[in-house]
Amino acid sequence: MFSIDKIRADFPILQREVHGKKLVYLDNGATSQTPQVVIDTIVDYYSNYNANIHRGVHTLSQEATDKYEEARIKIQKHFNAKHSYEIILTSGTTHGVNIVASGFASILQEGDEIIVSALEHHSNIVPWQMLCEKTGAILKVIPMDEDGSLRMDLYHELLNPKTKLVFCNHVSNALGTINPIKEIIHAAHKFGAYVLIDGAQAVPHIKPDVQALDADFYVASAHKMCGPTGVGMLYGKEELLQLLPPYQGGGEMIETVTFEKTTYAGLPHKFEAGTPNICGGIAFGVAVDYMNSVGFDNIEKQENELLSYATQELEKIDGLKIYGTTNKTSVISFNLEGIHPYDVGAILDKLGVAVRTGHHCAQPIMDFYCIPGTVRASFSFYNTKEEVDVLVNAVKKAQMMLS
Ligand SMILES: Cc1ncc(COP(=O)(O)O)c(CNc2co[nH]c2=O)c1O
Repeated sequence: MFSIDKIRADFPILQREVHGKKLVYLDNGATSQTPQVVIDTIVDYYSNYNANIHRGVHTLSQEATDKYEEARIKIQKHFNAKHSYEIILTSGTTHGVNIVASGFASILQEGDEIIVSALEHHSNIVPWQMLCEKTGAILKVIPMDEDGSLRMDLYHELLNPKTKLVFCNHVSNALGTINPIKEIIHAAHKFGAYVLIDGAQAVPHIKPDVQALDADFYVASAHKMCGPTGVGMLYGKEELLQLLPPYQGGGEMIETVTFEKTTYAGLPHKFEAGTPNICGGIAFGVAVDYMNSVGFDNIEKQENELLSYATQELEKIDGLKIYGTTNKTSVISFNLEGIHPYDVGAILDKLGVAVRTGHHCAQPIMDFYCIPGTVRASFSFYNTKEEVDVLVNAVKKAQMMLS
């Protein structure tokens, strides 16, 4: 049974006040909050079994190794990967994208084509631009539409035998748009192109099944789904991860090292050079358990109720424009006519409401709408309708003060 009071009691930070006002945290698209069970896991690790992993002969190292590899299996099962070694633990989404982009630098040829969507976060644009500069590959863009959806008709026209890679986010961080990634993947595979899906904004709301999607690569960050910062995952089909060269050289990623030649470790350690974020990985596994204990059906129901209520109430405000009105997760990007989003965000902060303002590392989207940025309210399952009312009243107050 979903009890919002019980859920909110899991998050100590939600008791906070800012500027003497009760915190209303609506910046979940930037990072989600952390439940007590994840906090306790971090304290427990550093209090009781902090040790380096994989090669220690002593008890603490074995305990830490077991917990770390258990977390990998939890993540594998959550995303329904066929093998645990198809889950590379990274420092986050950006790291995962760069592992794949760097790997294809030795594979792409001049004139090959890469397709990205107009809705991407900079971390799923810049690495591919860097890859094109290195290889002479050509970057193509799936245009977006006024409602924040992708022009799928034009996507199908862009695909051709030269298309080698397609990159798209599962959910847009700036607008909340849920992209038709199954169609995107299926169409790309018809031309033999590989697809990387950026799941950073999907994983708080959706439980992706990478085998059902037939995604070649899928990346996400733990801090978007109640986990700690500095840890994330890259899923890759075994045969593709085998194809890519290591991303970084160092300890952990080797079999044997001589000055004449080094042989590399197998999966997943080939891509996990150096001491990993051991505690973060273990806590990521606990966050996965927590999200599943809440239940993604409950999460979807609660967040959709908040989204429709907030949309209904915000739309009553004259001079307020919402960007992104297509099928989306619980994100509302908006502006008040004649008022800079930063100024709105600053006033909301003074009133206890935490939102994000600016281009959200998605400048091409802002260019499309010819705006400097937006105010983005992003809701999570632990937010309430009462908090939506506080947001709406704060927006009205900001409009009055700034007009
Ligand atoms: C779609 C998307 N991709 C990649 C990233 C990068 O994730 P990281 O590697 O964990 O930093 C983000 C972070 N998005 C945001 C971070 O702050 N506000 C945001 O909207 C994102 O929303």
